[in-house]
Amino acid sequence: MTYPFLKGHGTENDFVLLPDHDGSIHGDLSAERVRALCDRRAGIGADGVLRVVRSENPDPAVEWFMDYRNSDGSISEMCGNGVRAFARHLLDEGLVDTTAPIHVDTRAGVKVVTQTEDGLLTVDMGEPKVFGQSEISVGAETWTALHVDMGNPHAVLFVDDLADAGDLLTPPVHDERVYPHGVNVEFVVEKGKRHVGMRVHERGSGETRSCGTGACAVAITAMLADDAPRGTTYRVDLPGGRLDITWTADNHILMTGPAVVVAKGETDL
Ligand SMILES: N[C@H](CCC[C@H](N)C(=O)O)C(=O)O
Repeated sequence: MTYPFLKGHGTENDFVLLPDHDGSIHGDLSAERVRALCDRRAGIGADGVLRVVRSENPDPAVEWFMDYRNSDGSISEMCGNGVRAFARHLLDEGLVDTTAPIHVDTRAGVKVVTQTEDGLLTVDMGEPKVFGQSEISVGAETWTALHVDMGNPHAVLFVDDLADAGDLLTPPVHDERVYPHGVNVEFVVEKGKRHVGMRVHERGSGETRSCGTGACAVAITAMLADDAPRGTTYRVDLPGGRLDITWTADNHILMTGPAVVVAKGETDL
């Protein structure tokens, strides 16, 4: 039996989208099916899966739930690039009012998405949580990283050169007392005033070309290091593109960037 899928990405963090509005197609999506869909040789290939399900949220403005899975089949609370790709799909398919903000329900709460005049999407990522520091190691190198939570966990550290992170073919070593459920690790370099570059090793997906929640965690860390005033916007360059992050006076993080759906089809994976 085949079922519909779409392929989309936000700054080359790519996803298989699975329309499953009433939950009758995939039900409790298995980790095995997610791995098969995300396999870049035997499957469609992606960093993760976004299942598109009607939300049970009592707020009538919140119509859709983004069921995000990492490519290894694990579940994560939140996916920033994924929310933009998800909203782009809803807009493309006429599943939401194209003139109003889009409320996407996630495991980390409702995220509100608005369209910019130049065709980008801005996501209100909510309020970040900033904790302490811990050590992250790659091979013989060890750095001190800041713990930032965007609904999912991040460890952010500065390097002189992004190549210092090595090949990132294996997960950086983290302190399991700090991150008992694993962690997304971001490596950051300064590129100019309010301008940084980053690489990321994602929990459950490995190194990806981009990470929206990671870019938010990176911008927050840089803003704190610079003692930047609230309302400041930082540019974050990722291997897959650019995201602009603003920390508002009322402690919300806004992330702005592109999102596209590049293909649709049927699969029996
Ligand atoms: N790529 C996603 C992050 C996925 C986070 C996931 N790897 C986790 O286990 O938290 C983003 O754009 O925010």
